[in-house]
Amino acid sequence: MKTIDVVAGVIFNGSGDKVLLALRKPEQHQGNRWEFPGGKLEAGEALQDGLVRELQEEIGIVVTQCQPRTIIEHSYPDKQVRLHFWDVTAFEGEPAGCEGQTLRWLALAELGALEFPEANQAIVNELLAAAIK
Ligand SMILES: Nc1nc2c([nH]c(=O)n2[C@@H]2O[C@H](COP(=O)(O)OP(=O)(O)OP(=O)(O)O)[C@@H](O)[C@H]2O)c(=O)[nH]1
Ligand SMILES: [Mg+2]
Repeated sequence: MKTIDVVAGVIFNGSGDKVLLALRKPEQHQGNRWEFPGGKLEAGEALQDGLVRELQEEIGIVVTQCQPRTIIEHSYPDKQVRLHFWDVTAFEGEPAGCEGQTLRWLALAELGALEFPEANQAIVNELLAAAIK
């Protein structure tokens, strides 16, 4: 199976204690679960360019500061993904669900109560651990 490269943003608020999540539509892959906004990298596209493009398209923000956080590879029964997670620590504009998706700012400590795609378990645990420091 071909691995799909995906780039997604862990978007922090100004004080760094909340992140912005989007609810995947029921009909999407891993539907009705919370995701870090992002999407598929285009052929030949640099990771940072893909991140900036996806966050502009999906939530209407312009990323002004970001750093790579972690890469997670995961095999779902129907597809294989390589998720490139980037921290987004500054952006311009007010986030909006440009594709009709629900957005929510959640405190790091609240992430444990939500349903995420299976592949996100390690990154969610990492963010939860950061919440109790
Ligand atoms: N954006 C995003 N995708 C994730 C996460 N975790 C995870 O397993 N995925 C998977 O990675 C893939 C990303 O695809 P996507 O649906 O966001 O892609 P896209 O925005 O380009 O959408 P499109 O294919 O509808 O145009 C999906 O298979 C999704 O289930 C996550 O935290 N954020
Ligand atoms: Mg997407």
